[in-house]
Amino acid sequence: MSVSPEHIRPGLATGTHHDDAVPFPRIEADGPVAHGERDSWLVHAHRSVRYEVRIRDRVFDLDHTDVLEAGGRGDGGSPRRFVVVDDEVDRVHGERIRGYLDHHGVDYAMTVLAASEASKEFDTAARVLERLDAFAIARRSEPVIIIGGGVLLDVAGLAASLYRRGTPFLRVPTTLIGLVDAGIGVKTGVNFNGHKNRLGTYAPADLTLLDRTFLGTLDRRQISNGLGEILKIALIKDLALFELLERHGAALLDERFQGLTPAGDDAARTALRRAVDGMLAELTPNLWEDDLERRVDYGHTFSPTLEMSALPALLHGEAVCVDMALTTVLACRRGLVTVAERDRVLAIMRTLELPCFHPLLDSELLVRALADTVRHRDGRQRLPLPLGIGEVCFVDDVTAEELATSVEIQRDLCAPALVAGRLGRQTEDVETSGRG
Ligand SMILES: NC(=O)c1ccc[n+]([C@@H]2O[C@H](COP(=O)([O-])OP(=O)(O)OC[C@H]3O[C@@H](n4cnc5c(N)ncnc54)[C@H](O)[C@@H]3O)[C@@H](O)[C@H]2O)c1
Ligand SMILES: O=C(CO)[C@@H](O)[C@H](O)[C@H](O)[C@H](O)COP(=O)(O)O
Ligand SMILES: [Co+2]
Repeated sequence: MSVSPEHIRPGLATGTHHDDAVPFPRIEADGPVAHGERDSWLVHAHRSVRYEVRIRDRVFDLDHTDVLEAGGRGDGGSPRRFVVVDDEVDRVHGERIRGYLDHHGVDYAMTVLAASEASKEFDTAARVLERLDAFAIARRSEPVIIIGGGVLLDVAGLAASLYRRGTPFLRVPTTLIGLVDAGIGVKTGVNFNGHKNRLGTYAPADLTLLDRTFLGTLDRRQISNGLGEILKIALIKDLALFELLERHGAALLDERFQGLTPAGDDAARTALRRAVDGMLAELTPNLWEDDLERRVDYGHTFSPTLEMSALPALLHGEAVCVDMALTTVLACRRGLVTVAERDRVLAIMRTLELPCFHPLLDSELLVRALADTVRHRDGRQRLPLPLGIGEVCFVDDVTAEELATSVEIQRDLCAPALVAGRLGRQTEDVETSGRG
C-alpha cells in the first residue's frame, strides 16, 4: 500500500510524545474513508531509544551515586533493587557491593549466578526470572542492577527484557569483553539448541557504568580474551588503535588496564575510549540489525560454531581471533591484504596472547559454520573481510575450496606457535592434529 502524506491521519491515538519531529502513534489509511468503513489499518509508531554508557571508576565507592541515580524510592522511602551478580564477582567484590547497598539504605534482593558459556542457557534466565518475580519490583521505577561479565549481562539482560515484557535495567560490566562489547550494545541472549546466542532480545540498559577497576581482579587470559574484541574494532576501522595495541598491548596485559605506569595508564584509557567509541559508532545507526551487513560481525562468521564445538576450551574472544586469523589469511590470498599486513596482524595476535589457530578448525567445520551463518544473515554470506588494516569489505562468494586452502595456510603459519606451547592452553581439551 502506498500512502501519500495527505492520506495520513496523525495523532489518532494518544501516548507519550517521545520524538518532537514525528506525530505518533499514527494510523495510516489507504485513502479517505468514512469512520467505521475501513478494513485495513497500518499502525505506525515510533519510540526513540536513549541510553547512556558512562566511564566511571570505582562505582561502588560509598560517595559515588551513579548506580542508584536511575529509578525512584519505594513506599518506605528507600530504593528497592533486584541485583544480579556473577559468582566470581561476588566472591571478590561482593562484600564491597553489599556494603554500598546497605550504606545507601537500599532494600534489595541479590541473586548470585555462576555464569559460564556452558550455563548460558534459557534455564539460567528462567531462574533469574523466578527470583525477580518473587521480589516483585515496580515495573518502571526499580531498575534491575546487573553486575558481571558478558555471559551474566546477556542472561540477566534477557531476563529483565522478558519480565512483564520489559523492565528497566542498569549494567556494571566486570570483564574486558563486558566493558567494550557486551555491556554497551542492546543485545541480550542465551545459547540454544547447540547454537550461540540463538535466543535473545534487543533491549538497551538505561545506563552502563564502565568501571575498569574491576579488571584488576581478572585472570590474564580474560584480559587477553577482551583484547580480541578490541583488536576486532581496530582491524575493521581504527588503524591508530591497532598501532596502540602494537606498542602497548603487552603492557595492557601486564597491567590489566589498571594504569600501573603512566604510559600503561594512558594506553588503557585510550584503548577503552577508542574501542567503545568505535563500537557505538557502528551499532547506533543499525541498533536492531535491520541491515545484516555489519562490520562488527567481523570475526563472528566461523567463530560461533568453533566456540560452541570447542566449549569450554576456547573463550569468546579467542574464537573470534581464530576466525580473524583465518579471514586475514583468506583476504591475503585475494590480494586484499598484503603479506606484510597479514604477518603484522598475526604478530599482534601473539603479542596479545591470543590463539590464531585451533585444531578443530578444518574444512568440514568451516563449511558447516558458514552455512549456519548464511542462515543467520538471511541467505547471503555478507562476510566481512579485511582490506589492509583498519578497513573491511563484504563478499558473498567464498567457496569450500578457498576455505580449505586458507585453513591449511593458517595452520602452517600459526600451528608452530601452538606446538611450541606459547598458545598451548587453548588446545588442552582437544586432540591435537598431526600437522604443524
Ligand atoms: N550482547 C552482546 O552484544 C555481546 C557482545 C560480546 C560478547 N557477548 C557475550 O559475552 C560472553 C563472553 O563474556 P566474558 O568474556 O565477559 O565472559 P564471562 O562472562 O564468562 O566472564 C569470564 C569469567 O570472568 C569471571 N569474572 C567476571 N568479572 C570478574 C572480575 N571482575 N574479576 C574476576 N573474575 C571475574 C566470571 O566469573 C567468568 O568466570 C559471550 O557469551 C559472548 O557471546 C555478548
Ligand atoms: O559477540 C558479539 C555479540 O554476542 C559481538 O562481538 C558482535 O559484534 C556481534 O554482535 C556478533 O557478530 C553477532 O552476534 P549474534 O547475531 O550471533 O548474536
Ligand atoms: Co563478539
